[in-house]
Amino acid sequence: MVRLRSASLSFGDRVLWQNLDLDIRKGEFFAVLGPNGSGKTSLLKVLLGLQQLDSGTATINGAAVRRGSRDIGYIPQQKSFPPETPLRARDLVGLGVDGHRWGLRWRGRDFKATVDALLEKVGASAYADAPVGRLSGGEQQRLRAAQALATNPQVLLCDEPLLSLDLHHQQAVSGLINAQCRVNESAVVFVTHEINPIIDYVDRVLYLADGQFRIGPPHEVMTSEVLSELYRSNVEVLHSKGRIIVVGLPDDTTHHHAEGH
Ligand SMILES: Nc1ncnc2c1ncn2[C@@H]1O[C@H](COP(=O)(O)OP(=O)(O)OP(=O)(O)O)[C@@H](O)[C@H]1O
Repeated sequence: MVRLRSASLSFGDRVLWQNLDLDIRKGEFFAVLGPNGSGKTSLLKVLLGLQQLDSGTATINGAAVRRGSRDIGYIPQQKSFPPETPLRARDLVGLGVDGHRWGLRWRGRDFKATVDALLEKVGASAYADAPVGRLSGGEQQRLRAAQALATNPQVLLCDEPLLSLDLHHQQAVSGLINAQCRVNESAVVFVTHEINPIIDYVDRVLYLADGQFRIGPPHEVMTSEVLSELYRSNVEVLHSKGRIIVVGLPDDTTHHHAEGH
């Protein structure tokens, strides 16, 4: 479904990753972890056709990545809507449902029912008619998740989708993304600083740090040995009640495993 071959990306003399080979299959929940600036968002941008690789190839369903593909759903990293944005919460979700239909608009009872069901799934029914610019960061984020899911995408790219959500809504949104993966067999690429809220869902992890990377199931990648090698420093990974706690990360990495829920 998603394929990278010998993919490399650098900015100036900063190498984000090089010779990255990756296949993400249909129905796979794939997490991308790493400290600030390690290239997680840049990887999503490559898949969105918004960032060119320095070398190598990126394909989705066998075709070169391109902008504006309807096969891809995207939950962007959180940015607030300006207060005066002239959209209600339900309009934003509705754009996901019919944003691709030019001209004739399908806006009957089915449309409303679809939007209402999505709003309900992310716990946004109570503010369905509120202007989006007046909503809190977490409330806006839940709408973005609903909008991306509305398209039933074959590939769902999520950039820190749980940021600023309370625990209850983290569970609701991560559960919905997992359902999209398992029931509709979307390939999910989930960028996060914190693996614990999705630890039960993740099939494989790509861990990026300092121009290096490792790919594998969480129990193979999230180990003291692998992370110490990636960070070139003594890092310890502890397991407690099904959670992973990383201690001893270098001071210059702003990483939050130890603060997980
Ligand atoms: N278009 C660009 N031109 C120059 N540098 C860039 C560009 N895009 C990204 N970078 C740099 O590449 C590095 C990786 O950025 P990226 O946003 O991919 O990191 P990230 O892993 O998503 O970080 P964070 O956890 O902070 O979101 C950063 O140092 C960033 O400044």
